[in-house]
This record gives sequence, C-alpha cells and structure tokens, in this order.
Amino acid sequence: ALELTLTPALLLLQSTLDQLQEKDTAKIFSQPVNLAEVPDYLEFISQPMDFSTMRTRLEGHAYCSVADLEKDFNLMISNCLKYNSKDTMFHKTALQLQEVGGAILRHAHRQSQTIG
Ligand SMILES: CCOC(=O)c1ccc2c(c1)NC(=O)[C@@H](C)N2
Repeated sequence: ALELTLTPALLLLQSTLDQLQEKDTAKIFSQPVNLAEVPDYLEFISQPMDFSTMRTRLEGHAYCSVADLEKDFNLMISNCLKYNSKDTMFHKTALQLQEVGGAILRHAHRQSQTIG
C-alpha cells in the first residue's frame, strides 16, 4: 500500500535516526524531559527536543534533508549541555553522543549525495 512505501530519502533519514538513537544506551534522550520531575527546565531551555519528537517530525515529513534532522539532533544535545552542569552523567553522556552522532551524520550526508 502507498503509505508503506518509503522513498529512499525517507529511508535514509529513518535509518540515520535509528543509528543515532541506538547510541543513546542510557535512553536519556528517548522522551521529552519530564517537566514534573524537572520543574525549572523551561526557565533555561526554550525549545526542548528528544528522539520521540524527532521521530514524529520525521514521519510527518517535517525533515526534507539530513541537515534538518541534524539541526534537531544538535538542539537536543545543546539543551542537555546547557541545562546539566559539566560534572553530571547527563552532560558527559551528551558530549559522547555528540561525538559519535557527528560521525553517523557525516556518513548520512555522503549517502544522501549519492541517492539525490
Ligand atoms: C525521572 C527523572 O528524570 C529526569 O530527571 C530526567 C530524565 C531524562 C533527562 C533529564 C532528566 N535531563 C536531561 O537533560 C535529558 C537529557 N534527559
């Protein structure tokens, strides 16, 4: 059926998001930060981002390119680096994900150039 047909471009975005999320082994980025648990979060972070929101956007065709996906990934990481101080697990985990995610995104950019 048509709705199950994924264009190569959409498949690449979905695969890239899956690879990024796989690296979040502690699953601290799976869902939006729980504002009941972290009541002051929005005093510091104007645009929360997480992998579930990114997946909804992807499936809603909000991403036209790898760059669009990368923009929300970088927002999610920078939110975490801003809110959580350097000595926290959250901050250290975000730095690691930023590094490994960068390599995944660079590879996705190269692939998108070949599939057009
Ligand atoms: C149930 C309590 O969960 C949290 O306090 C919490 C859970 C997940 C979090 C987070 C806080 N903070 C963050 O910056 C993002 C990366 N993840």
